[in-house]
Amino acid sequence: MTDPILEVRNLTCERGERTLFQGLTFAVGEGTLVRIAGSNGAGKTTLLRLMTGLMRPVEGEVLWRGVPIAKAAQDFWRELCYIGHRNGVKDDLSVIENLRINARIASLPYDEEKALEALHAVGLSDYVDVPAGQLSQGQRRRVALARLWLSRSVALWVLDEPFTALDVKGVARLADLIGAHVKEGGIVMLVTHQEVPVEGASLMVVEPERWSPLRRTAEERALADSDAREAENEAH
Ligand SMILES: Nc1ncnc2c1ncn2[C@@H]1O[C@H](COP(=O)(O)OP(=O)(O)OP(=O)(O)O)[C@@H](O)[C@H]1O
Repeated sequence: MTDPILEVRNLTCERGERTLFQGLTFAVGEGTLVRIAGSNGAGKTTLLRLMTGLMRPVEGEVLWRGVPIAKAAQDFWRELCYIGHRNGVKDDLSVIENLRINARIASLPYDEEKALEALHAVGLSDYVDVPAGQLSQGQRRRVALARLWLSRSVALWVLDEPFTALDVKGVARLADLIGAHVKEGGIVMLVTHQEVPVEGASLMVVEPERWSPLRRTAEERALADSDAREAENEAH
């Protein structure tokens, strides 16, 4: 692996009464696709939110280019494109206005022609001036994802289930874009329940469940069981 750009150190997260994971640690170099995998409720979205600084861990830290993200603040956010479940799409703005305002918020240069190309890529050419509130869920998702076509210069993409609500063509186009971003040295971290159809990328899989204290207890129990069996065998 190249030198890590993104590091997760000893992360512990609690939600409600539960410790979702503890001691979660991994490091990511440039040009890597990181898939966060696991069952419903395992803490995948929570991990993404910790990675973006939207949530704080109970213990541990996330470092971007060697600096804790809370400290790096603007320097980190400038290099981050986060698309969560809620999409961040404004209903009262048209499709193209959504792209314009997102570029401004992300301090990205805005180019109308590129924005139209992005909308073409996500199959929304016929909806440029339609208020986002009049779109279907899948179309709203596409408005959010169109931001990615305008974020090629942004190093880190954090995406929560980006393929959900896309049709086959949409999935293929997005997978190509993600593949291109990773090949250019970007880092894409995403939650998905499916295999990521991206070829030739350096792939890392992170499963928050592996760091769950409940799972450890189960492993410890299995160990204790095998110790008990050995002791029983010796006794006979
Ligand atoms: N606002 C909240 N307050 C308390 N607990 C929460 C909150 N949001 C989520 N949780 C709990 O945290 C756990 C992890 O939720 P999270 O959304 O990170 O899981 P996930 O792995 O992304 O699940 P899914 O695959 O279903 O989207 C769940 O068990 C959930 O009950």
